[in-house]
Amino acid sequence: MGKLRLAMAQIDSVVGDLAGNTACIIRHIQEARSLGADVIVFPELAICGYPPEDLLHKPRFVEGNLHSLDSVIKASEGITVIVGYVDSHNGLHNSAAIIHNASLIDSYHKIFLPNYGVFDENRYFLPGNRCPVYTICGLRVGVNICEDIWFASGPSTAQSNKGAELIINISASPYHFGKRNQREKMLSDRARENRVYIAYTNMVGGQDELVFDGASNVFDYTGNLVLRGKQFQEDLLVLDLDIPALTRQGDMSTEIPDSIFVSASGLSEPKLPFENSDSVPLDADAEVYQALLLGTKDYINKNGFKKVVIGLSGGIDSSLVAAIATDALGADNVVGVIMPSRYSSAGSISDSLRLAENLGIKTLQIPIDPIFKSFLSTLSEVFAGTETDTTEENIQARIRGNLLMALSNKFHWLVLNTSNKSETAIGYSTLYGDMAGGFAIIKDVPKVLVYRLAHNRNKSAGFELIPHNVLTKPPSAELKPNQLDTDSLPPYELLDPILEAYVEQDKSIDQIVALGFEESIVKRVVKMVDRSEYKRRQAPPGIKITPKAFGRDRRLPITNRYNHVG
Ligand SMILES: Nc1ncnc2c1ncn2[C@@H]1O[C@H](COP(=O)(O)OP(=O)(O)OC[C@H]2O[C@@H]([n+]3cccc(C(=O)O)c3)[C@H](O)[C@@H]2O)[C@@H](O)[C@H]1O
Ligand SMILES: Nc1ncnc2c1ncn2[C@@H]1O[C@H](COP(=O)(O)OP(=O)(O)OP(=O)(O)O)[C@@H](O)[C@H]1O
Ligand SMILES: NC(=O)CC[C@H](N)C(=O)O
Repeated sequence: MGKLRLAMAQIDSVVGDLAGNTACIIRHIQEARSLGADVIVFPELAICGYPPEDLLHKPRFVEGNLHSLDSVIKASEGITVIVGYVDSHNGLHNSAAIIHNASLIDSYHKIFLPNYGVFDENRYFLPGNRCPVYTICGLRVGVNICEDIWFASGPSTAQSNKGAELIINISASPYHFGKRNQREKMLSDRARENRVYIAYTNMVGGQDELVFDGASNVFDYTGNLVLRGKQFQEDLLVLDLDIPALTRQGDMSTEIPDSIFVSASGLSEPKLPFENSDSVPLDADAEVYQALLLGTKDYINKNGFKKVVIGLSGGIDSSLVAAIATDALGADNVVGVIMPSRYSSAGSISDSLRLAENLGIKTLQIPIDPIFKSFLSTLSEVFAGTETDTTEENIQARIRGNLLMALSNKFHWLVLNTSNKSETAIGYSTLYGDMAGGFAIIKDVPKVLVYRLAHNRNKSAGFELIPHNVLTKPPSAELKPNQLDTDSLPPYELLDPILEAYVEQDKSIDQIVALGFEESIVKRVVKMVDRSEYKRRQAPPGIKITPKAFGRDRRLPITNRYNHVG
């Protein structure tokens, strides 16, 4: 007997980067071996990245992932490795390879395939139907994959009923507001119900709309948290488990059904103590901010960009986007463009300049009035006899979008879009104008939370990094004289909870009214949301931070005669 030293590698696998992910996995195996680990665990689909989506329809991609698995197997001498990959025997399976001493011992197939929200695993995978228990270093171990552990009477229970003392779950569990708490509560329940240790290894990193937050963890059989990994960063956790103390049934010679022998004992060298990272979790808003940083950094870097460009209006949205981009990429990689028009307030320029100075980012000033004049005169004959309306407002937003895209084309700067969730919900933005851009980093952040994040950022800076004026001026598109957002919209404090009820909780108008909101306002908001589906389909992708984000999470028909407003 003795101790099993378990290493949990919370890595950032890049979707499709089979060679890079394999190299990263092998590097971690070598490190774990040098630390005396008996077992090292990697996240779900660590070899190909998660979610690989329709890459899985390409046979060459699946074969490549199997070749990568071979390289991992060869690199696994003297250690047990548990790693996520795609198995292609008898159809595609989301799988965990159980490798020992350079041999593939078994392949566990994920049984519960998530097929809701952002997940559509039924599109690609067949479910598994086996729940074996492995004997590793004399310890009985159940292995399962992400969604498998979310069910009270799922594979974890089957495995502990067969005598498992430790459940190793490999995950790619994306972040949203409150998810870590929900996940840890579930894992604690699962450990306590089954009187089993749980070691949960999560993916970390940004992948398009998703951010995997890491925060891998270990729970003991009473449901107490033993260890938590870093949030929003790669980490290697190392833990010594005392086998005799864990052996609930004592007699390890008892034959159990569906049991697969992996190893009798671990490495025999003496093991130096290992210092794991601090496990204090971030508070809820700080988690959101870190998710936005990581989502931004990874989208920009993984897509081969270095610099970003942002239209700075002196408003709260563009200011927060600039702050996040600067924190994520460094001041040298962020350019702010100030594009005043005849309707811009004086503060629009001075507040933007102050913000840029505080952040240390470069600015360009490109007044748009000459172009706006030219547009108006070009269209004057065609528009003769018509009233001035949103057409002229939108022309200004489109001039700005055009200029930002010109800078993007010329200098290879990615345009960061600044739309928040509230305006994305109701379509309060101009198609091909301020909706332009490559990535919309606060697309899933409701306006009230935009303010909170900005205040928090100032608090952590210890000064008004985002200038006071920006935080206190009433929101305005500044596209016509004296325009305020509240001319067209309910105040955000009222709008945001209605949107949350309608968009995220799918409540009906009656149910929202019953929450205490005025019926006419609720109906107006619902109508605006329904009518702007076409805009959202054309909007850039952005980072999911709420339980239900626009995009993969919420799919509604554009052509839609269902009328629940009238
Ligand atoms: N179902 C459908 N499928 C496809 N396309 C559809 C469509 N319905 C309309 N359209 C098209 O969309 C056009 C209307 O959309 P769009 O051109 O965007 O214009 P629209 O939505 O009419 O106006 C934009 C609104 O956003 C406000 N805004 C703009 C910019 C910034 C801010 C801010 O505060 O940040 C606010 C602005 O004040 C105005 O109220 C129609 O002319 C039509 O071509
Ligand atoms: N004068 C301007 N100079 C540069 N960019 C601008 C200007 N006006 C608008 N934009 C761009 O268009 C986006 C949308 O404008 P909008 O006024 O809604 O945003 P905001 O000023 O950041 O926030 P708020 O809605 O709180 O005013 C801005 O975030 C900015 O990227
Ligand atoms: N990859 C998965 O199976 C993820 C599903 C799971 N419920 C989660 O988000 O954590």
